[in-house]
Amino acid sequence: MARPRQLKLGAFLMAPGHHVAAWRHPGAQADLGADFRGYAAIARQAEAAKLDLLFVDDVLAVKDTRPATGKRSARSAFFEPLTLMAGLAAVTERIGLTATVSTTFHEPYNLARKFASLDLISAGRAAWNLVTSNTEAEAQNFSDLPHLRHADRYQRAEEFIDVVIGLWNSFDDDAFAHDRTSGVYYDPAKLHVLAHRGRHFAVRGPLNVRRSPQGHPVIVQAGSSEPGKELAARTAEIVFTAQQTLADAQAFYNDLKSRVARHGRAPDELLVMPGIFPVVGRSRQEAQDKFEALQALIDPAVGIQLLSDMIGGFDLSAYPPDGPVPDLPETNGGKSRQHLLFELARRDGLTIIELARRIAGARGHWQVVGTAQDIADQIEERFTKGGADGFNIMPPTLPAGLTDFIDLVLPELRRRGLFRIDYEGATLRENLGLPRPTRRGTDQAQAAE
Ligand SMILES: Cc1cc2nc3c(=O)[nH]c(=O)nc-3n(C[C@H](O)[C@H](O)[C@H](O)COP(=O)(O)O)c2cc1C
Repeated sequence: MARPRQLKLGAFLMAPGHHVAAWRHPGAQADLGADFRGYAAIARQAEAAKLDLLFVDDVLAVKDTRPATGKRSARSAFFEPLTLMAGLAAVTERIGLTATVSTTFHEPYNLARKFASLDLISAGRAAWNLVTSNTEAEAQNFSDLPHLRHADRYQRAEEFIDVVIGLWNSFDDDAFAHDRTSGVYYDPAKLHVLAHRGRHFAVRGPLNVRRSPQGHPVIVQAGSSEPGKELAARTAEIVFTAQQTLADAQAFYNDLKSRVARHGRAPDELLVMPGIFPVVGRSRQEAQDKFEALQALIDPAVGIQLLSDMIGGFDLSAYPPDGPVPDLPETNGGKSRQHLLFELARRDGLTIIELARRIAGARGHWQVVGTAQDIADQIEERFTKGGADGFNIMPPTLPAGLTDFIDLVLPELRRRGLFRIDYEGATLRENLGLPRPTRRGTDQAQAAE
């Protein structure tokens, strides 16, 4: 019998909370970015709540790229995602482990190997959020060349992911015999040489890591530009996205599902999980008070610094904060978020400091402040009206903001039959309802020597 369609929910862990001033709030652990035990406690809490996955983002640089009066948000230093997820694999059993790694600053072979290892270590719970990286600050940590152009980054990523999937398919699932009698450890006919030669990479293979119980890691993408959506439609199984309104969410959802079909894939092979920044109270007033308490902690210079980074790396501190958001050229950064922020400023006639305060928590994602019923109502509407297959929860503070969602909103979603009581399976794919991939990608007929 088909499973009832239920929400897929991830916990987007940005230490010590998504709000730019979270670290100054008593509900946040200010040094979480350097405390594995703090992350482990949060991971176990999320797993006990039966959430689908944990997700950590990544930028290959100190995120606050401009010192602002010596005050910073807490995004200056944080764990490398794959390393963190390998540690969390050892303290959890069922929750998915999603790490962000950039195709622009890695090579396919070692990235395929690390994720395949995480997938085996976690018994089939790994997921890779593929990004191409948006900032010059990152490019400067790898060479003195300028950052690749946006279109070139995605062209490289298209080839990169095909090589990684081809490498993940090096050994067939039943390649290993471990036959002590005959002395045959694995069947060489079930080991495949990739022999990839392309514009960006020449990778012979095979990969020296086996497939996992879920085949290979789940592929996640968060692009929203034309090349970003095409890459996602061809290869991704989860897409993260920032959508302000139900109409925007429906348009993005329909666009992506139609693109998936054009790539010969079934629409339910790709789950659309927009971000939600929930501020939950036992009353609307309590929720509003919680939000205002966070907003009151925003240092204007830090808020404008975050906006500068999000709007494409322009230094808005050079403009009057009470003045309009200036017309700025399209940058080589992420296209869709810059566009979303300009639209928001124009639509609501926001000054620089007003826009900075507006995005200080959710950074352009969907922000909902209210009771558990209010938030569940809005989640249910987007889920049932074709705006999402699930959501990436962005707790304002960690751990308190996640605790609020788990203790207050999840029971309301379960009461409505919208979220699981227990995990359906052992692997991330089983719990997401995604097919276990058979071997695909380029491979050579002959076995490896
Ligand atoms: C939920 C979410 C998480 C993201 N995490 C990262 C990240 O960790 N690192 C990164 O470089 N970009 C991240 N991005 C940015 C995307 O990779 C992408 O660059 C951005 O959405 C703009 O789309 P475009 O690249 O197609 O222009 C994230 C985007 C979203 C919506």
